[in-house]
Amino acid sequence: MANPPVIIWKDEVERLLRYRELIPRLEVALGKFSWRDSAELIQPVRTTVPLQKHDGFMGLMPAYMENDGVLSTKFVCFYKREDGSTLPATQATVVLLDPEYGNVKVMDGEVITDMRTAAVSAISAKLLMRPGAEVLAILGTGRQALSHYNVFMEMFSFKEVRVWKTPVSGPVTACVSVEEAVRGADVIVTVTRCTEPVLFGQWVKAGAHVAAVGACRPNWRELDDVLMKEAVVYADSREGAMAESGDIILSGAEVFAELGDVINGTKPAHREKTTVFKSLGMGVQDAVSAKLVFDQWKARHSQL
Ligand SMILES: NC(=O)C1=CN([C@@H]2O[C@H](COP(=O)(O)OP(=O)(O)OC[C@H]3O[C@@H](n4cnc5c(N)ncnc54)[C@H](O)[C@@H]3O)[C@@H](O)[C@H]2O)C=CC1
Ligand SMILES: O=C(O)C1=NCCCC1
Repeated sequence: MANPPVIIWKDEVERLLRYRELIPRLEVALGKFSWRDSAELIQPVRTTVPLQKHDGFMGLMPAYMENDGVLSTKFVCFYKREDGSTLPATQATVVLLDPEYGNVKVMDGEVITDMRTAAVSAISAKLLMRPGAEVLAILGTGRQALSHYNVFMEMFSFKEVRVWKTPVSGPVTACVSVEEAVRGADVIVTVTRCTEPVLFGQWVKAGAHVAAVGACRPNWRELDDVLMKEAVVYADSREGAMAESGDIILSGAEVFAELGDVINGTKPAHREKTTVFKSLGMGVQDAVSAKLVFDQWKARHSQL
């Protein structure tokens, strides 16, 4: 049955999406993904189209969860911006489809991208940081830095939060160098647009957990070889990491496990060791976020 398309704008997505509802759904989706059961979940590695003239890429990120009736794709453009550029690194739109009829709901993908990425990093910290972690360092000050700050504050109680280079509003310590921000930190989040290593293993405390979110092309880096080789490396998707992560491909580091493997109990969480979670982003993370937004939207609109 053909239904007219629904459009959900950014301010509404912002009102409807909440970490407390999003995080459990993402954990279930990460676990389902790692079982590799195509009757449950299909999600190919994203297709990227280079936008050479603009120093960027368009990514197409489909996912289908048959038993949950969730079908979606995100269109995301991301750019290799110069430091200091005021233009955003990413722009995104999510299309949620009815799997039976193909009817579409189109929604802003900025808030979904910011929140689901930060939520998955927070899940990685929940699983992999050492007990009693006190100091969080965030490298980067863009949109992802803010969403990571928000969800880490909601989920954990760090004694100190350090930010490089300028502070997010709130009780944080602004640091003038990466070294100052990360020395002694228990958890480090890298959310920069840099394409060369910015975080060096020699500064990272043994046993720290690093959630590495930027550097999503095979020749872009955020972390150096020392850190990549010393750490136990986890990823959201093994295939995604092998295809897209410069930190993994160029360092020759092995992906030990996916977060979903840890959630499923098929691989251990090495909390006692230095760990890196390499985040590339997955279509299924957008799919469950978009479904949550649409379900909330429908519930509100049926009451009007
Ligand atoms: N893994 C995932 O699922 C996702 C990853 N990303 C990536 O996360 C990163 C941050 O994204 P946004 O916060 O949206 O970007 P943004 O443009 O809002 O902020 C980027 C930050 O990086 C800093 N920066 C830029 N060039 C730098 C350099 N050479 N050295 C150090 N810092 C530099 C900027 O000052 C800014 O603080 C990007 O690399 C983006 O591609 C974004 C969305 C999802
Ligand atoms: O998963 C995403 O969304 C993105 N990942 C890497 C960079 C752009 C957006």
